[in-house]
Amino acid sequence: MSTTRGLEGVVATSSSVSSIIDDVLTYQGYNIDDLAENASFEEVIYLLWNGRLPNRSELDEITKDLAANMEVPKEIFDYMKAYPIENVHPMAALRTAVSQLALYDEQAEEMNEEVNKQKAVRLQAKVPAIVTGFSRIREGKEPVAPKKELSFAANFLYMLNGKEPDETSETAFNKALVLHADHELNASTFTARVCVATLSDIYSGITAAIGALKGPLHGGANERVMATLSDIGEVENVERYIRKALDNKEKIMGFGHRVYKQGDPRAKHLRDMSEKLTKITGESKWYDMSIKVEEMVVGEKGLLPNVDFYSASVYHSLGIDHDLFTPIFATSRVSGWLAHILEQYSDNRLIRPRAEYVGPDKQKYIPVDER
Ligand SMILES: CC(=O)SCCNC(=O)CCNC(=O)[C@H](O)C(C)(C)COP(=O)(O)OP(=O)(O)OC[C@H]1O[C@@H](n2cnc3c(N)ncnc32)[C@H](O)[C@@H]1OP(=O)(O)O
Ligand SMILES: O=C([O-])CC(=O)C(=O)O
Repeated sequence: MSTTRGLEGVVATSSSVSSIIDDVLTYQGYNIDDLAENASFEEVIYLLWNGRLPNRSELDEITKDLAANMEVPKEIFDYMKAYPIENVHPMAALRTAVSQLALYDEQAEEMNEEVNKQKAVRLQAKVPAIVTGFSRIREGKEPVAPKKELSFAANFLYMLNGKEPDETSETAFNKALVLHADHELNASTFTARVCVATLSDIYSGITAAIGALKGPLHGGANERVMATLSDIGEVENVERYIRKALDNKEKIMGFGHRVYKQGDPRAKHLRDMSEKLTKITGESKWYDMSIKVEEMVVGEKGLLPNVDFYSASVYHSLGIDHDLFTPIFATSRVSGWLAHILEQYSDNRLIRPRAEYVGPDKQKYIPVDER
């Protein structure tokens, strides 16, 4: 038996949800650049789950369904109020609350295609309400109920801030959601598929995926990018800071990717958004620092920015707390996880690879008092 560390390059399943071929990302065959410029997040959700873009009435229906299902059982917010809140990372709160959602869904254990699709709508709709509700509760405020007439992107910002976003913020946030929605067999999606391939339920699959996304080598990197930029502080400190980090063999968060070698196609959209938004807020130093970090990391290591790098200054410019960056990633990526879970159920086989044994051999049991 031979192993491939980290399963690099191993093709572990087939999927029609999204593809990365020659560094080009597509969702169901649509180039990410095209979707980022033109699509609403609701259209992308429909696309990922149904394999085609919706017509007008289908789009109206899914938009209405999502907005109508956003409210979260009050008990879940009551639990949050009892958390030792200053020690709780919002990703831990999200992971816990999504698991709890199953307790309040009478169909949690039902397993058929129609019911699974309905549960997918409920989960997709409730994740933003959980993320924003937690954010408000820890500030000593009440969660804000969603408005049925708002888009998914606008509702997130509305539930977070208690006021409707301006058009620029809504458009930027929608684009970020579109860009993060799916990404072939990334670690959290693989986790979700492994979980439900045992024929466990959707809530278990999404809870497991949130746990995988949380780590700093995956979705957790966006929060760390902002920590790096905040540590650097000013453009003139970039060179010294990055050189020292590289000399110490530290990883620069937001750079590198297991699959992309010529660059992540999503990064340019987020870079443009970062430039635009930081100008509007009058804090272009975040963009200027990011550009300088990129120049250095490309120059010194040949590593290119991934989706997490410029999303940090984008979310910061939208006034969002830094530890909510990864939950926002989850708010989008749950659409991809759900698409992959539905695909896995539709043609399921248990996922159970092998391990090459490298431990000791021919051991003999010795009673405890003789050891
Ligand atoms: C949404 C997402 O999940 S995108 C990824 C988000 N994660 C990050 O941004 C964290 C920083 N990046 C990384 O840790 C990596 O590039 C990963 C995890 C994304 C990809 O990892 P892998 O394909 O396993 O590459 P691996 O970690 O083995 O790195 C290969 C080499 O490049 C170096 N390297 C990779 N990324 C970086 C980085 N960001 N900064 C500095 N060096 C790096 C490694 O130190 C290693 O060097 P070595 O061969 O001298 O030991
Ligand atoms: O694909 C990966 O390895 C990481 C990921 O989720 C992404 O880049 O969106």
